Amino acid sequence: MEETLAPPKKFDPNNDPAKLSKISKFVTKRLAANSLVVDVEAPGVQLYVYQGFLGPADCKILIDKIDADAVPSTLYKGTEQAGFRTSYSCHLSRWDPDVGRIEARMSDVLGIDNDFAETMQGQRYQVGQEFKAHHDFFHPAQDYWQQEGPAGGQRSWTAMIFLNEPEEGGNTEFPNIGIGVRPQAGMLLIWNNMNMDGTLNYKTLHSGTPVQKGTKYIITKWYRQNNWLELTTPKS
Ligand SMILES: O=C(O)CCC(=O)C(=O)O
Ligand SMILES: [Fe+2]
Repeated sequence: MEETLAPPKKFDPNNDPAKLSKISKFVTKRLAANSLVVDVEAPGVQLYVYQGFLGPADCKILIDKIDADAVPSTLYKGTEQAGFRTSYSCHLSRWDPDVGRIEARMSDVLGIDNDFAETMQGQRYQVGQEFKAHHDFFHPAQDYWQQEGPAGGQRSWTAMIFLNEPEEGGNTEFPNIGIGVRPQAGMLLIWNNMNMDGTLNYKTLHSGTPVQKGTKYIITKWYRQNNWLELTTPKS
C-alpha cells in the first residue's frame, strides 16, 4: 500500500504541479471573493461550504434521477475492496437541461470551465451503506492511472451537494483534520485535493460514514487538471 500511495517521483504531464497550483490559486481567490462561500478554516485542507446553494425543487429533480438510474457504485480497477463503497450511484449527463443548468452554476462558483469536470455522479446511501476513507485525487502509481492520466489528468477540486438530510449518520468526515460535515439539504461542499503548490494533499482523506437512519442523496463533481470533455470525446 505504501508504494501505491507515494507521490509521483518523476515529472508526469498529467499530474503537473505547476498547472495544479495555478488552478488552486485561481479558485481560492474566486471563492474568497464570494460572500456566500464560507471558509471552514480546516487545518491543512481548503474546505468551503455554501449553504442553500440548491433549492428544494432542484434537489428533488436530482433525487428522482438518482432513484431512476442508480446501480451499485464502483471503484477503480485494482482498488476494489468489498464493503468499501456500498452506495448506489449513477452518471448525471451534462446534456440533460436540468443537470447542465445546475452544473453551470457549480462551475461558476469555482470559476473552472465545466468541460474540465468529469460526468457528475449522483449517489444514494441506504441504511448501513458508506464510502470508506479515500482520496479523490488519483494515486499515479495505481494501474488505473494509465487510463485516467491521459483522460483529463489529476483531479483538482471536488464539489459535492447534499440533496437531503438522512435522519442519522451519513456525515462526510475528514479524519486527518477532525472535521465531520452533517448533510444539509442544498448545501454545496467544496474542497481542494491539492496543496497550494500543486502537490497531492494527503490530509484530504475523507469518508461518507454509514447511514444509520433514513437515506442520503448527494451529487459529486470532480474537476480535472485538463479539459476532460475534450480529451474523452472521440474525434470524428
Ligand atoms: O458520501 C460522502 O459524504 C462522500 C462522498 C465522496 O467522498 C465521493 O463521492 O467521492
Ligand atoms: Fe470522495
